[in-house]
Formats: sequence, structure tokens, C-alpha cells
Amino acid sequence: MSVQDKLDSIFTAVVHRNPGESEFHQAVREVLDSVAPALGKHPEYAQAKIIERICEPERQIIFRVPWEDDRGEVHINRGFRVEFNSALGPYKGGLRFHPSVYLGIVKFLGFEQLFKNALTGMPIGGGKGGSDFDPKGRSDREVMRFCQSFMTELYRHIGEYTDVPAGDIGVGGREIGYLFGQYKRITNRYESGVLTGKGLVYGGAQVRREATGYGAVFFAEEMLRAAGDGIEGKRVVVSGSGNVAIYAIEKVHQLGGLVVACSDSSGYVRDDKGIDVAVLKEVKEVRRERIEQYVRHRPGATFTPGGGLWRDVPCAVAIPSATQNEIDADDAAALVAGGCVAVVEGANMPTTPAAVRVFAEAGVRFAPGKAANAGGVAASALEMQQNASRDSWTFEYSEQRLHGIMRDIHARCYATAEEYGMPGNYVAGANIDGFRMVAEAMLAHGLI
Ligand SMILES: NC(=O)C1=CN([C@@H]2O[C@H](COP(=O)(O)OP(=O)(O)OC[C@H]3O[C@@H](n4cnc5c(N)ncnc54)[C@H](O)[C@@H]3O)[C@@H](O)[C@H]2O)C=CC1
Ligand SMILES: O=C(O)CCC(=O)C(=O)O
Repeated sequence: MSVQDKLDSIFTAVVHRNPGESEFHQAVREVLDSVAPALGKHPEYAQAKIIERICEPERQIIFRVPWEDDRGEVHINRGFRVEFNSALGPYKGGLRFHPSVYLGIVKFLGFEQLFKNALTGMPIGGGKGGSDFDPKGRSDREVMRFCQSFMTELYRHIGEYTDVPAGDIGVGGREIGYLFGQYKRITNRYESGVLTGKGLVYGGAQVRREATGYGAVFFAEEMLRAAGDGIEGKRVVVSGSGNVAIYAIEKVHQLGGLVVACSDSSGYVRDDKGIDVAVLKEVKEVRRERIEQYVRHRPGATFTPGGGLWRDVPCAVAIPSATQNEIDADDAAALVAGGCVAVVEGANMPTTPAAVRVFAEAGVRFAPGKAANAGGVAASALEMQQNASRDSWTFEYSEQRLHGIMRDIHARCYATAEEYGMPGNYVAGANIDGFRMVAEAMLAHGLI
């Protein structure tokens, strides 16, 4: 059987074993499509069934989360933690609170995470979790009660050396605080390294909040520089207006680019003078309002309801930072027609496979999320490092470390793509390099 036939049959088995989990299938297919050359060079991987083992999470936990709203009504949500792979270190990855969350989403995110974490070069395995709870429109006290109930089950599965959750969509500093408080209360242990993304006053690290967005822009800068270009003077569109998007916009502006539009799930705002980050933070981080409110403070800015951002606003650089599969083939064609030269995934898997093909055919440089958005989890590993040594670094030093890590990730992806005869193919470079690290560690550990 050829390597490709073998990979096809593994994929068929994954689909069969995980019915209805389309996002997970998509994430697996993308990696399997890249790793054939590495398997050709390393027959020992196939012999030890590394791919088959990588596609099967080490552990999947599903639990009931009952909680009471402010009117005394009882709600039941479902909680998840998928501990995907611990070959490189304790499971590490965020928690997502969003009504769309189900096992297939958590598994796709956990699968992506294990290769991403490998690329950071830090000793962290891959995991992901979350709930179908919707924090939108909930009071702080409701969110607190939900987080306490969620942690009342989750605490027995996590720990500094076991599994270290963090934030993702719908889980930011507020939620991490409530989760940490409940963990501390139940276990009677001040175990700082059990969660990352903590507040600065109780064990959080400088630059963790900014890290995913800043990191994506550092990666963009490296990718453009490798092509003899740069971000300065470029018109940029960033989707989303949450943690990743806000700090991506901030860093683009610091590097001399201009972000002219961003969005949330209700629509997008366009501001040709450049998105005002202070206003955006006030609307989104402080008031937790819909993006439409941005235009109240910015004469000349416009709000458009719905999802037309990628088709309507031309740009040289696109940084999708909202959610999975937000750029389809038609969006990609519109971006190409509008002069887009680079796409950098701030979100996890925001570009559909058909859209990735459109970019490849048009020669658009494309940075996959598992490389480009790895700055967040890398900064989480730096937070764990500071917690373990009871230390706290400055903002400047932490940002320098992040910058160095993103440069290294870029260099590894670039070099691996060259080594395998696919220069400029960052998808192949990231998948092969991340896969090789996990595979080598799994081989070393024996059949477990
Ligand atoms: N927070 C982190 O450190 C990291 C996050 N990511 C990924 O980045 C993406 C964004 O995450 P965060 O900024 O942390 O979440 P967030 O909850 O802070 O912000 C998410 C943003 O995306 C928007 N959004 C969500 N669903 C949408 C939809 N269907 N259509 C349009 N907009 C939508 C929301 O309105 C919000 O503006 C996710 O894909 C996440 O997995 C990746 C690496 C690390
Ligand atoms: O910081 C972390 O542990 C997780 C970040 C995350 O969820 C991601 O990289 O998608």
C-alpha cells in the first residue's frame, strides 16, 4: 500500500470512529495531507502506528454543568475536556464557552493544539475544553456561578503537571479568575500553574493577554520580510474584536500598518482612518457591547450588519481572528481580487480548505493558525515558567521572549518547507515540523 493510500485509509477510519464531527475531520485531513513526505522518510512512524495513535485522544471527558441564573431558574450545560496528547508535556490548551461547542469542535481544537504547542518548542502537550454555555448577555454573577459549577467537576482532571487550561472564545480574564478561585477553594492549594491567562495580581504573566494577537503580527512581519516586503504602510483587515483581534490591531498599528475594519458576530465596522484601539477596548473589553457601538464614538466609521467583511473591504493583509471556517472560497476570491498578498490566521482554522486552495493558486502567502497564533500558548508556557520559579518578568522582557519564539516558529516552518521541497508552503512546514516532534517523543515513550 502506498503512503498516500495508507493515509486515506486512516482518514476513513477516523471519520468512521468519530461520526458527525466535521470540524475534527477537516483538521485531521489537513494534517494527513501534509505529512506523507515525513512518513516516506521515517518508516518507523508507520510501523509504530504513530498517526493512528495521534488521531485518537488520550482521554475525553464530558460532564454535566448545572447552574442557576439570577432569576433562580436552573440551567444545564455540557462541559468538555479532551486531553489529546501528552507526549511533549502536560496537556495544554484553552476553554471555549460558546453555544456552538460540541465534542467535534473541542476535538478539532485539541488536535490543532498539539502540533501548535510542539512548534513553540516549549514542553507542553495538547488539550482543549469548553462548554455550550453562552456568556453573552449574562451578568457577572451568572458567569461566576457557571464557572464555579464547571470547575467543581473539572478540578479533578487538571493540575500543574497534568493538564493546564486557559482561555479561548468566551473565556477571558474574568472567567479564568472565577475558575481559579473555585479550584483554589476546592483543592485548598494555591497552585498558580494550574491555569494560565490569570490576572497580573495573582500569578498572571505580562503579555499573555496581548500574546496571540501580537504573535500573529510578528509572524506576519517575518513572512512578509522573507518575501522582501513588510507590514509598514499596508492596509489590513482583522476579523473579530475579541482578545486576539484587539491585540493584533494594536500591534499592526505599532508596526506602521493600518487596520481599516474589524467585526463581531453581528457585523463589521469600517474605519478608513484606522480602527481606534482605545475605543474598541472600551466597547468590547469594558462595556462588553456589540461592535455597532464603536461608530457612536468615531465619526466617519460605518457599521454593516451581517458577515460580508471579507467580500466588502479590500486589503493587502487579512488576519482572520474570529472563528473557524469564516473565510470560504468566494471570500478568498474577493480578497485576491482586492489585492490581498498575505493571510495570517489569528483564529484556529478560520480558512476553509477550498479558500486555502484559492490563496495558493493566486500566490497569496498563507500562515496557518497552528504557527501564526501560537504566541498565545507560548506566552502561557512562559506564565507556567514564571509560576514554577515564583518569578514575574517585565512587559518588555516578556514581549522580547514572545518575539523570539515567533521568529523561531517562522524559521522552523520556512526551513521545513524548503527541506521537503515545498518552499513557501507554511502549511506543510508547520504540519511536518510539529508532527515530527510529537512523533519522536511518542516513539521514545514506547507503546502507550
Ligand atoms: N485567546 C487566545 O489566546 C487564542 C485564541 N485563538 C483563537 O482565536 C479565535 C478568537 O479567539 P478569542 O479572541 O480568544 O475569543 P474572544 O471571545 O475574545 O473573541 C472572539 C471574537 O470573534 C467573534 N466571533 C465569534 N464567533 C463569530 C462568528 N460566528 N462570526 C463572526 N465573529 C465571530 C466574537 O464576536 C468576538 O469578537 C478563536 O478561533 C480562538 O480559538 C487561537 C490562539 C490563542
Ligand atoms: O494559552 C493556552 O493554553 C491556550 C491557547 C489556545 O487555546 C490556543 O492556542 O488555541
